[in-house]
Amino acid sequence: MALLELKNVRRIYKTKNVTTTALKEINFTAEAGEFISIMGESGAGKTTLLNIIATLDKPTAGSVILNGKDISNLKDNEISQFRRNELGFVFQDFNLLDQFSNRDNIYLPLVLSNEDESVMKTRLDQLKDRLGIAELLDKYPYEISGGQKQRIAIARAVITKPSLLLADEPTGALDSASSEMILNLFTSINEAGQTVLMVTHSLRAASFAKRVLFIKDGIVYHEIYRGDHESQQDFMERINQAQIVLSRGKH
Ligand SMILES: Nc1ncnc2c1ncn2[C@@H]1O[C@H](COP(=O)(O)OP(=O)(O)OP(=O)(O)O)[C@@H](O)[C@H]1O
Repeated sequence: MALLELKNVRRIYKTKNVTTTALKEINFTAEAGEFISIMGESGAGKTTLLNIIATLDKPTAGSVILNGKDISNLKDNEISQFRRNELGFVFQDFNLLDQFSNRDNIYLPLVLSNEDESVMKTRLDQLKDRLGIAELLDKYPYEISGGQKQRIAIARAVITKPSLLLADEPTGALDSASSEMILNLFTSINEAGQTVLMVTHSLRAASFAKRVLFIKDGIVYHEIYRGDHESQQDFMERINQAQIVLSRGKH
């Protein structure tokens, strides 16, 4: 069984005079353990798609099945618990709370699930060296750099051991050295078995994934896989070529 399956997902936004088809008919499946990037031009519907998978938004039609459960039909009172148990989020702007220490920011989702403090501590101990955050835990978000904030946000996202890690432009606000560190972290988290779905505009970021989906005209227009022996540089060049071909097809 696939970890995630989207079937004919459609999302139409209706305002007073305008109807926008953000997603026409999205179909794809993700297996457990995959690292997938989603690319597409501005306005292609990437954030809409991620929000639907994140249960922050509902499709107009179609279904989203995660771990065998149709999440497009969850009741409101089931959604927040489901989100906390199954999903981890990393955003471009980190979304850390300045009034809490970095440690407490990381603990927050477990606190909300009433987890024992000993469990929180053990889980953080397992993560802190791998993420290079041991020295940052007693500081506050406003005392650390963007790259460091993103590492704290990643710790917060994975400490619940989510089935799926969702990232929306996680390197969008970072310089290239910090971006590289974050992308290497995603790679090692993925190699440890975590499934990752990342929206990005960056060719370099996308090339860390094993598979890239291109969204265009409201559908998954194209997808490419990294070859078993393909270098990251060659994969990046193929992503670039695919992007050029897709943008030429524009009306
Ligand atoms: N709340 C909303 N109400 C009406 N239209 C919306 C709303 N949110 C998004 N849209 C429209 O839906 C389409 C897809 O938007 P979305 O933000 O998903 O694109 P995107 O691919 O993430 O773009 P970007 O790369 O610029 O962030 C766009 O045409 C956008 O204007």
